[in-house]
Amino acid sequence: MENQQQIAKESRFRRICVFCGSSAGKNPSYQLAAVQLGKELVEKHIDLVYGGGSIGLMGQISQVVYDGGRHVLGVIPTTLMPREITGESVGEIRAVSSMHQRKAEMARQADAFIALPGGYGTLEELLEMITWAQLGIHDKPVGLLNVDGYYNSLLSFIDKAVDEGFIDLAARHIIVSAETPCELMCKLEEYAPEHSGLSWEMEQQLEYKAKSDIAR
Ligand SMILES: C/C(=C\CNc1ncnc2c1ncn2[C@@H]1O[C@H](COP(=O)(O)O)[C@@H](O)[C@H]1O)CO
Repeated sequence: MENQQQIAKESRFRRICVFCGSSAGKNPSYQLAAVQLGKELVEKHIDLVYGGGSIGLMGQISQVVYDGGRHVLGVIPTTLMPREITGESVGEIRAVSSMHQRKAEMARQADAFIALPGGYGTLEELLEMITWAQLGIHDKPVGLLNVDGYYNSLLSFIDKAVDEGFIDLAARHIIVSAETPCELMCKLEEYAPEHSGLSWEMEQQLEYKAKSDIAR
């Protein structure tokens, strides 16, 4: 029975990439969600890929996953590496030479993506992963953790874009959203991609040489 419960907890994902604020936000529920999502990853034996650094929600989730004994990979452009910019990171840090390479490396390393509340950086990363899914560059699930309705207006805007004929319904379904980490993880486990029909060489699209690897 105990064994069965353990098997039931196993995830289809080995590594999840989390995009989130380099700030903590004003509502304490954002930090709480970062901590809860971190614990959820640990419980399900999932490693973390993220933007490196210890500031804001990035720092919260990376610390929880690291303390829980899972592997943490921070992918960070060399320009953002000085400690005064990103703080002291935990786990392995992979240095890349540009923001573009960072996203490609994050996408290559992860089996799924989750966005927590954040600002421009988080939005840009989230929308690019959705766009790549729409184009069929990857077919990895993309989750949105809509903590306390933080992303309600974004979701409404996307629904308007569907109504106005700029986003088709299949592409709308790429975004998997939920209000709690537990609910979101369940939905992501069940997500089945709808293929675009285009054929890309994933490795060609996402390939480049990381400038250097710094293991800690
Ligand atoms: C420029 C300053 C801080 C930037 N520090 C960052 N360190 C690491 N990763 C970052 C940083 N800023 C953005 N990112 C990436 O974007 C997402 C967070 O951006 P947001 O605008 O805060 O939402 C995050 O997922 C990172 O990958 C000091 O002024």
